[in-house]
Amino acid sequence: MQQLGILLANFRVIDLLDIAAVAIIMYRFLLIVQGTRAYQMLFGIVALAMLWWVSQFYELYSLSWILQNFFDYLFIILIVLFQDQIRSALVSISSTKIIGRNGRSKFDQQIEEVVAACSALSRERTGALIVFEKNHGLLNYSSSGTRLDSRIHSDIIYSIFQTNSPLHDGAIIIYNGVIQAAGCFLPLSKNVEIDRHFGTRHRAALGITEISDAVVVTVSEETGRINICYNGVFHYMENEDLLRKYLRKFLLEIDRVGPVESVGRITP
Ligand SMILES: Nc1ncnc2c1ncn2[C@@H]1O[C@H](COP(=O)(O)OP(=O)(O)OP(=O)(O)O)[C@@H](O)[C@H]1O
Repeated sequence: MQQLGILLANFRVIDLLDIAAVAIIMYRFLLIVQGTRAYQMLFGIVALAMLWWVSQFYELYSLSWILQNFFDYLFIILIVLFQDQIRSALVSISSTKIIGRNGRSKFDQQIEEVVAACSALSRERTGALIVFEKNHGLLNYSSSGTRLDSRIHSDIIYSIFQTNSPLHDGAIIIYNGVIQAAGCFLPLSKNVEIDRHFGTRHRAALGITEISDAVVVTVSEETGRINICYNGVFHYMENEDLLRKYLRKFLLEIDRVGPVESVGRITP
């Protein structure tokens, strides 16, 4: 109690700012690593830390010595393990949230290309799965496909999903204004409440939006229907205009659209 009093007496406003800065950095880092392999590595490190604590408590000298040495170099180990995430975090600091006029028109351009591609694919009943990565890193999923680093153009997206294309199976992942990869394998939703008419394409769309903040567009091969899946909910896009508006809503977080038919509200 006395210690708490001393702590409070010495507490300065600058300390509050210090704590807030660390909290923001930690939060941004967790957002970026969530849904990636790095997240599992983070759990691994926490498990090792617990083991270290146990080894100290029960005086297991050898184990404790090994783990002590491991944790002495933790800072360097973290940089090596999370280099991709640290890189994306640094990039996202420079391009953070303040999406100005330029950023918006760039996004609008991407949206127009995706809308045009989806409309053509829908007319021809060609299936498609398009993922827009947002804050949650999807590196482990884009690395499951073929790396493209290609500009976003409706013709390119259209060609990828043609059944005779070697990349048509799986999803394309768009991030940072480029098609990062095609033919990516996404995690399937394990939710048993999903409409049983939904096949694996839609389950994959649902799966990725349950574990990340990605915005996913699906074109059904069977019906030609276009849906947007976001936060584990499908929204039926009846026409191009709605698709455009909803992509703007979820990607730019501009809310100028009214309610739309949600297909199968699924909460993880
Ligand atoms: N885990 C996955 N990750 C990415 N894409 C997948 C995954 N599973 C299936 N797909 C894609 O979905 C296609 C199969 O779709 P399927 O017909 O099973 O699903 P669906 O939801 O009924 O879609 P559709 O209405 O287009 O038929 C595969 O050819 C593949 O391109």
